[in-house]
Amino acid sequence: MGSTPDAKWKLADHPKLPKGKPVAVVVLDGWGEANADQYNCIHTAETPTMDSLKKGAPERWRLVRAHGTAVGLPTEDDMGNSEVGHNALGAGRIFAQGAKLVDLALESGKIYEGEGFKYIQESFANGTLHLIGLLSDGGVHSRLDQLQLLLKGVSERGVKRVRVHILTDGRDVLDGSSVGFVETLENDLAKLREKGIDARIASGGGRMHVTMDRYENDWNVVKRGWDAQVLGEAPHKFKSALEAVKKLRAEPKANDQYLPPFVIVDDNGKAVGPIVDGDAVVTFNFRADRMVMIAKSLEYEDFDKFDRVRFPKIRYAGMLQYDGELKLPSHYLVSPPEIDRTSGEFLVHNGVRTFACSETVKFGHVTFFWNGNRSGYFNKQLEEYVEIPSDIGITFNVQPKMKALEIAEKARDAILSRKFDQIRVNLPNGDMVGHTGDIEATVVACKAADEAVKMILDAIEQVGGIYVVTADHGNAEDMVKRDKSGKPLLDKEGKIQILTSHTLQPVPIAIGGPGLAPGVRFRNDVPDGGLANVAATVMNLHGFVAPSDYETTLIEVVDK
Ligand SMILES: O=C(O)[C@H](O)COP(=O)(O)O
Ligand SMILES: [Mn+2]
Ligand SMILES: [Mn+2]
Repeated sequence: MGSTPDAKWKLADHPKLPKGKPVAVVVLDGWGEANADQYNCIHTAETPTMDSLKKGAPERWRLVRAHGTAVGLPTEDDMGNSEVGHNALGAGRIFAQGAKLVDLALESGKIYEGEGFKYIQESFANGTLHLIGLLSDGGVHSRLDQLQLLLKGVSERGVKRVRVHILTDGRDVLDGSSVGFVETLENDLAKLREKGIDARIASGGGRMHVTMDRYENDWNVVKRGWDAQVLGEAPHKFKSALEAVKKLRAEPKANDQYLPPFVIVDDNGKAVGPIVDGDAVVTFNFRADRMVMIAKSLEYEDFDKFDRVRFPKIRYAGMLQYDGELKLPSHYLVSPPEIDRTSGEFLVHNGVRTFACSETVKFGHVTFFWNGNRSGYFNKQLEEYVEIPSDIGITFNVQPKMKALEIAEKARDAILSRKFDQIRVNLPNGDMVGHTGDIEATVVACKAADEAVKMILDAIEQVGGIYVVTADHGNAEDMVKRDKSGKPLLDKEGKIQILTSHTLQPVPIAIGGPGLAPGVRFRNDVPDGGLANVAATVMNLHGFVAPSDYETTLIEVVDK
């Protein structure tokens, strides 16, 4: 391990645990613990490796909380998600997250007093305010009630013309729910029109096909959004958004997540809300990952990711600042959580050589989110982040193995190279395939993730290292919407209602490997432990004591 850190970063030595053991930290995305039935794909799938880890309970396997207040979300009804999960895993503390911060800012009215709001307000007299974001009550990227409050707020503060550019969900909420959300929004906008505000939905499209790509996986997604939102051009034109969503959903195999882009046109066929010079734009999602690309396209003068055709002079603000390192966007309505002093930063300053890897769709989870929504390295000499290109233009049920094997191979090679002290990966399968609602494919996905874990654990075995296997939130363990008693709910046609979203379930954490000191076991006095307790645990396994403000470690060392 490297040179002496300066005082601010120096971690105390753990009194009992040694340094220098390679530690593999494996995050299974969307891998919760739930009762066993046919809608639990993890149960159905062959997962011998994960099953064998469970046998280590309670000393080396346990459950941790991954939803609600344990990860900084407003209520216990909020399911976990990758952003808050990886933030908690990496930062070791619970921060009030975007959803909560926006709630507070709206409730207190502070949102209207900040620099970001004053900036966009300058466009209210002569321009249009465009609101772009995910239309649902999923609470993962955005929330409908926040949009409604924002609409009310701007209507009381001088806005004359509003255009909403909607992205339909079906991923954090039930497929088909888009119709109801559009109806609600249309009612709200009609009320604003009664008050003399020219308010309309101007364009739309499914979130996975339009605008909300992440980690630069496929810029075409953002371009389709740009064409509809900014240029007012799309393959589908409708007189109303409700008609658009209903008609497009009626196409074979259509679903909310992948609706094609559409624009709303007037009686002359002219788009009702392209974005033009002098307008203001707010992206109203609070979550960062799927807003960074659109933020770049709206803000950067210098831009070569696709041909924007026009680059209107607008006043643009994000609901939050999405990237703390890039300071993107430069204007925002609510300050993001200040997730500082993350475990990654501490460990690197204490000489821990770090390798992180996933495929594109989850790459930022073990880098950007892990490091507190901060892009880039802390110390290039000590860190290597490897991104395996994801397949593009497919739904992952057609390729459920995704790049699990490739990620595991990279991790294995990194472990065997002995060049790294921490080897951190995210295995996306359970989550990305779980979101498609395809049960059969999700079973294949879970098996592939389990095989990847095995490859990593085998490498750890060879080098005498330690492993920590956990997850960021549930998904694949429950694929059906249930009533309060846990019984699957049926739709009007008597078919089960597939759950494409995450869950409220706890997730497993397992520790082990030949490098684990014999007396290490999970404490039994942290029964409510959550993802934020993992950072201190990992720091201990690297031979350090975590900073005192971190959530407590999950492990203890007993004499053997
Ligand atoms: O963005 C997504 O894909 C979903 O809304 C949430 O999934 P994630 O939190 O696992 O990324
Ligand atoms: Mn996730
Ligand atoms: Mn997910």
